Amino acid sequence: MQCTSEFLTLHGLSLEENPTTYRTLKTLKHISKGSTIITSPSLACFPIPSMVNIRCNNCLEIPIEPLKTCSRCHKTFYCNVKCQKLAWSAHHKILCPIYKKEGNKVLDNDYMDEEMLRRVALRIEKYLKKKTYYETETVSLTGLNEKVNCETFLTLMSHREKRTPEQLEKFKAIAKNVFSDLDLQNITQDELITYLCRFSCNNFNLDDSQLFPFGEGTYSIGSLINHSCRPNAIMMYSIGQQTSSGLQILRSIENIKAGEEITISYIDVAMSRTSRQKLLNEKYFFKCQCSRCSSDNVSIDITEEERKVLVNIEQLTKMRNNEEINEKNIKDLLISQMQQNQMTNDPISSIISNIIITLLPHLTEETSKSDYIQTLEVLFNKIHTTITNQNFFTTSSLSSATKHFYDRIDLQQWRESWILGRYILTIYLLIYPRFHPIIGLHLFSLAKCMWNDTYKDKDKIVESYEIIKAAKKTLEITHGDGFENRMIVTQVMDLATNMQTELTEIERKK
Ligand SMILES: C[S@@+](CC[C@H](N)C(=O)[O-])C[C@H]1O[C@@H](n2cnc3c(N)ncnc32)[C@H](O)[C@@H]1O
Repeated sequence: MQCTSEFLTLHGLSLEENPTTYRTLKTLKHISKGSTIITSPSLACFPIPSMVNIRCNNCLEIPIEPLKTCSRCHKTFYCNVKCQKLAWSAHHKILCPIYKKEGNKVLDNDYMDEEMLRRVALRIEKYLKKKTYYETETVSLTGLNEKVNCETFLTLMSHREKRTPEQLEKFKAIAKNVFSDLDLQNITQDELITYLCRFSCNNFNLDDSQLFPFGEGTYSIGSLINHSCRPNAIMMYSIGQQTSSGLQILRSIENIKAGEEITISYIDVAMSRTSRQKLLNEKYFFKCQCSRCSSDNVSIDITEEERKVLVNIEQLTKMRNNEEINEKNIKDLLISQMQQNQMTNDPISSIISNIIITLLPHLTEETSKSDYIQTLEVLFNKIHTTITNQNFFTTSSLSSATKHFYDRIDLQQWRESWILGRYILTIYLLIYPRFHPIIGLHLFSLAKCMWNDTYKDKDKIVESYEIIKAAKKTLEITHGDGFENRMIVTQVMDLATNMQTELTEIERKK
């Protein structure tokens, strides 16, 4: 663990032992929101089954030219000869005959485990063979060298002793296969079982800049970060030959004080407390005691206002048997009100407008966390006092509203899409952390819908400009690093400039 600690210190981070979490990653210096805290290359990463013939097996990029397949096994695809050569020397030379022998194997979860095990085992084996050479290497600030990457992996938690006999049997079978396929001299078959246990509670799903999953990766440094349902950081990815394949980027979404722990969320924070706790216990073997999970418990070290807000967020994420707001009528309710021109008098519509108008300045301006919490508290009070059907603002209607939103976009029905989009935005703003990629991306889509609506009135033009400004600020924080991510920020900036020009023109004509 010594080289891991040395490497982290070089980045202003410290790994401390902790009786509950085993280890805790803290920052030694103040980190402003929207900073890249650390970047690290994977130990192994590759496309998920649905992306195997869409993304390059080496750099994970979607190339402009069609992918080229390996002429021997016909199982792996590359964007060019350079990527093919890199993959060949890293692992494909050994794996190619195995793929050939396997024939048409089903690409399922077990396959993903097996593939990850082969690649990680080959990498660790190579490292262990040359360990004496690596011993002399100093830990560098610029790159996560092989020693830190491999040594850190060997210290990761596996929770092997807590696994069910069925799961261990499955892992045993995979380890047996991999051990017989690879000529390993420095890793035992039993150690391979521990590797598989590590994967299941440490590995990452890689999402693209639009948050669509495309790959899976083993990241030793990223695996040192603990979970919170109200996290202060997120993981983003940068792919392509110019970076190392599947570079993981840890970004801060809050200002983090020196000495504070850095946390990410392992799961979708829009899930109910019961679902979150079940998932965290089953996959990661712990009971979450973050500020959200303990919000009913007054002893936790948060302000009274914050506690009230967290209790409210919990209520909104509780799964409810939502008879009134079901699949069909969420769309009907919102759109028919609009068509009958009742929007302005309706309490739900006015709350939607109120939430958007009140919270957007907290995204675009440098307001403090306590100001933001106070605003949220006022909004929750308003919802409780003015709306009889509070179910309207829970996550239970979110998936059907989102489906209708994208259906309307496909049909280019811009007015209907922005009505649904504004409703979805209110729920996101109430539930997700203030600067979250899902909020940034949704603000961008919503601004485009509003802008495309040719019959929009002046108020909507002004509102769409406020929304694009909030999208820009949020995405600069979440998507500020990595080529693909930065491309989204540039698109948002272009739209914001166009909007500003048109607004100036409207003002001039007045
Ligand atoms: C990806 S690892 C995180 C780093 C880990 N603490 C370590 O020292 O290697 C995930 C494991 O860390 C522990 N963990 C993560 N977040 C936790 C939390 N909020 N409370 C308690 N344990 C946590 C759990 O044992 C979980 O299976």
